[in-house]
Amino acid sequence: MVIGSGSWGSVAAKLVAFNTLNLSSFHDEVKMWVFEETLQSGEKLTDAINRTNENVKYLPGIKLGKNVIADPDLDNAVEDANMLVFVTPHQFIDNICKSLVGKVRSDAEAISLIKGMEVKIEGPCLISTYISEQLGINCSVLMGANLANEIAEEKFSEATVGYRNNREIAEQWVQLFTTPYFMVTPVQDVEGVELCGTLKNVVAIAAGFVDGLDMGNNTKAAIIRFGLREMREFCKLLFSSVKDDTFFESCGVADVITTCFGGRNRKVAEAFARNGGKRSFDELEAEMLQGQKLQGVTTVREVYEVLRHRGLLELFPLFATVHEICSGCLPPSAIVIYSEKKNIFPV
Ligand SMILES: NC(=O)c1ccc[n+]([C@@H]2O[C@H](COP(=O)([O-])OP(=O)(O)OC[C@H]3O[C@@H](n4cnc5c(N)ncnc54)[C@H](O)[C@@H]3O)[C@@H](O)[C@H]2O)c1
Ligand SMILES: O=P(O)(O)OC[C@H](O)CO
Repeated sequence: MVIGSGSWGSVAAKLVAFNTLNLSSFHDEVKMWVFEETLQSGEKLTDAINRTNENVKYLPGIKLGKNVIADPDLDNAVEDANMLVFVTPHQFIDNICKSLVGKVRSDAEAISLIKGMEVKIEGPCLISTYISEQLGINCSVLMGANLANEIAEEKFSEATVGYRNNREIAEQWVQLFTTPYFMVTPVQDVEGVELCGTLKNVVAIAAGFVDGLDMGNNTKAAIIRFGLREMREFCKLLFSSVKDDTFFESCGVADVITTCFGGRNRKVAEAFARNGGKRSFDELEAEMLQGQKLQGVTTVREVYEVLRHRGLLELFPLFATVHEICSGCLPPSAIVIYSEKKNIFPV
């Protein structure tokens, strides 16, 4: 079952539904939990999805597969499920997990497609770890260069499954998500894969600022390179086990590229910079994304907190500057001044 029904959540349900119909090792039906809302027409979103087989709000025009059943009742949706796909904006995972405690099967396996992290008083916590700890089940991750609308139209792309130590489980997830237009590779580096997916949203915001300032492609390429370098350092700071090779998988460099050119974080950050930082991200998000949620602004605040707490802000000038711009302490043009401080890590 799929927990979440935004644009990526709906595409995830479509991918999984294609495979559960075609592979005898899975049950046909895919339940998709919907955070219920009432559409302008007065109809409930869940009813509209089940009537049209489309997520008319978050992924209009795309048939999900007849075996996808939308359900607004989370407890009901998880009942008996042994494979749980978590794909909500990361700011909602806390409440969702809390309401699921004691309600999922003890032998269930989870996978998180959520790009973000939790920061608690005791330090940063990956979403997969949070799900595992709250629900007492194993949790893998799936990340990659995956703009939902392109995969919805069945344009070829790749993704990376990050797993801890059970290769068999990773293979099951690969089977469940792979289609002729979606190629999935397993990598035994859950922290590296998940942190790549999380941190690339910060780089996307920096890229959006550069676009909003009409700085051009060379500047954006420089920002991407600095961003990747800070991503790698931050990953290794939190988990020394993170592998360099992970950055060359879809979850690494490929996701940074796609998100810096085609993602929502980039798009809204461009508008923020064009407005000279005078309109807030919240306001622009509500106006431009019609209910879809940005992850990058929250993530960079969380990253900033981790670095400030450890006295390491100086070593991460791109991440620090992005947060200071987002929070109104610096103007968008500061993203360029940042480049003067760039040679922090040995190349
Ligand atoms: N959209 C993409 O292209 C894409 C691709 C890869 C990964 N992701 C990641 O997938 C995750 C989910 O993103 P998405 O694009 O599917 O969502 P979205 O931004 O398209 O939609 C927002 C979703 O949040 C739900 N919501 C609103 N308030 C809520 C609440 N209080 N509690 C629970 N849910 C609530 C809405 O109903 C909607 O389903 C994010 O972490 C995102 O970074 C997205
Ligand atoms: O639209 P964004 O910025 O949330 O990015 C979407 C995906 O994460 C790209 O892989």
